[in-house]
Amino acid sequence: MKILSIGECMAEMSPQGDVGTFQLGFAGDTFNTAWYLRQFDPSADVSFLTGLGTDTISEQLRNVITQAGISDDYVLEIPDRTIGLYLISLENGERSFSYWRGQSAARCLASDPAMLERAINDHDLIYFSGITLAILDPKGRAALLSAVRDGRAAGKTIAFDPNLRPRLWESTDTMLDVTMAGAAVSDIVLPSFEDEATWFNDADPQATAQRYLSAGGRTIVVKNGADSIYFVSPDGDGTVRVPPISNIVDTTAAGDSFNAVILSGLGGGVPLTDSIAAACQLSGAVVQARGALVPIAPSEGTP
Ligand SMILES: O=C(O)C(=O)C[C@H](O)[C@H](O)CO
Repeated sequence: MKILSIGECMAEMSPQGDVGTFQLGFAGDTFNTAWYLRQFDPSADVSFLTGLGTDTISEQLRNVITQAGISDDYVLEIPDRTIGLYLISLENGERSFSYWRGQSAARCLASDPAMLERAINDHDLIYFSGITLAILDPKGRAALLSAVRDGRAAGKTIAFDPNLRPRLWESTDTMLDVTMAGAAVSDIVLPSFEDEATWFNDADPQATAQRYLSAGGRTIVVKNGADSIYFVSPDGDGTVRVPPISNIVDTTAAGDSFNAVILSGLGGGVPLTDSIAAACQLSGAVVQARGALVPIAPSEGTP
């Protein structure tokens, strides 16, 4: 199964032990998932579609992409732009983000519809997120949604994480509308209940799943922090308990790493409950280290 992940990767400043000390890395939700896909399954065939500049930091990021074994065949070069930057702030292990990404090259990732179409045609599973949609202008959003819709009609499997980030959107209403439009072109939706409850007023994870099913999704897995995960698929619904973690230092990329294991399982025909259990194991390891991309020993990531 060839997987295409579409979105933005930024320079990441991740706080280290001493106040004022940061580690420079690279991260962004859909890239994190691509990276964890390769960590979890080193034979995974993964491409990342984004926009990069041609400056030194863009070149460094391109090297990170290719050194992770992720194809950069669908990276668009935007010579007069560079990559975005974000900084992680931590409070008791829970993260929040500050961004400098208003003019990032990734904002142009949907500016070549023919390239989008080629990329989608060349893969079996297409993954994108609410952040991917948020960084695009209305024309880019329409181009991406239309390319993904066509891909689905042609038999591609589409996976979407709403990843609600209100600060990236021009208004809450636009965020809610475009998020539902993203779900409407997707087979698999991977939301996080806390965000969904805040912005869509869902009473419980079942309500979140029902809303995305009604939009057109077929399999919905509702992440819920340390609480049980609710899923619904064509084979039925259920909950999976999340093993307790005592040493949470940074929750950045917990959901992204979780998604990677779910996507990986789709190719191998792994039962969804087994994939969810393995996804919890990987995200449980990720939150015990700082930064988005945490190298994981194979035994921590395999079911
Ligand atoms: O918030 C974003 O846009 C990011 O991609 C930063 C983080 O890596 C990501 O949110 C973690 O899920």
